[in-house]
Amino acid sequence: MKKAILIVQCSDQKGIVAEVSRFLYSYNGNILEVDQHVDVEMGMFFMRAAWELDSFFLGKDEILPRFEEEVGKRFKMEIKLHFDFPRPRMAIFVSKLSHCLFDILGRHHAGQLEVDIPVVVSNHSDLKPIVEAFGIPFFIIPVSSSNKESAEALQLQLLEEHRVDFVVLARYMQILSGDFIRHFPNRIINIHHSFLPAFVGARPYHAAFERGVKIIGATAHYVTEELDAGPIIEQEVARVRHHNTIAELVQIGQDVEKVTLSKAIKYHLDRKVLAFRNKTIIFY
Ligand SMILES: Nc1nc2c(c(=O)[nH]1)N[C@@H](CN(C=O)c1ccc(C(=O)N[C@@H](CCC(=O)O)C(=O)O)cc1)CN2
Repeated sequence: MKKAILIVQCSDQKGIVAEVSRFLYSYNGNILEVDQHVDVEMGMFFMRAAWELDSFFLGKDEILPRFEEEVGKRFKMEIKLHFDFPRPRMAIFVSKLSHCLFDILGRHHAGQLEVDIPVVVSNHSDLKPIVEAFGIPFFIIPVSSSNKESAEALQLQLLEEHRVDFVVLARYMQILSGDFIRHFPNRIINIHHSFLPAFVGARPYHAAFERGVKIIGATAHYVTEELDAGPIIEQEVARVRHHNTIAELVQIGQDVEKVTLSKAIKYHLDRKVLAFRNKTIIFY
């Protein structure tokens, strides 16, 4: 079944849900999913609706202009319209750690992620055998402080050639430039191995161990120019004890990273994430 997904935001006012529903019903739309949120403090309304396309009276290209004309203009809406076909194309960036990569590839192999993975990009060769065993092209682009601009140019060229829709940083340990990020606004997902905003930057497990925390966590977020400061998509935590070694903290934490990242990817693929003023609304 083919599905359309509408995400709107506007100033909060009465009648929005009714008018969106009326629009879809008037063109024979069968609503499959609907969720909304009102930020009372900001006076903002947010809504996501998904409906069957098969029997819908409007063609793909007619929906947005017709909705804009009949509903959007009246409420001064910001409108995003998506479809669940063709399958999105996701690139994975890795460095040397394999746990998140293995988890994504395993879930993908098991059919849990409705996405195509045309390419994996790395600044090291370590994970090439793993990726190629899954039949996915692996490109090595070494990155250093002196070649970052040219390396990113090559990365962007690869992503364009492979028609990539979004990028997942699966423990990719290079800071991306603002120019790179501007090619994929709110379309680069990073997994940070701490419960942000605690322990930003490199080596958060070691910082947490030194601090003697009782809970560690992981945070999946959209990447912005400021390090580990982008809109948070998902977070998970796990308890640790005084007797845990740093190696045990890392092992416990890496399991949390995998679950957190895969949930964030799923929300993104389902078009259930709306980033707004550096926070996110995760629709059900
Ligand atoms: N612009 C952004 N780039 C990246 C982000 C981000 O939020 N904004 N997240 C990181 C991931 N990360 C922590 O989760 C992280 C990665 C790398 C570093 C870092 O200091 N890298 C050094 C090089 C280290 C090395 O060569 O091994 C650097 O890039 O100079 C800190 C945090 C991914 N990118």
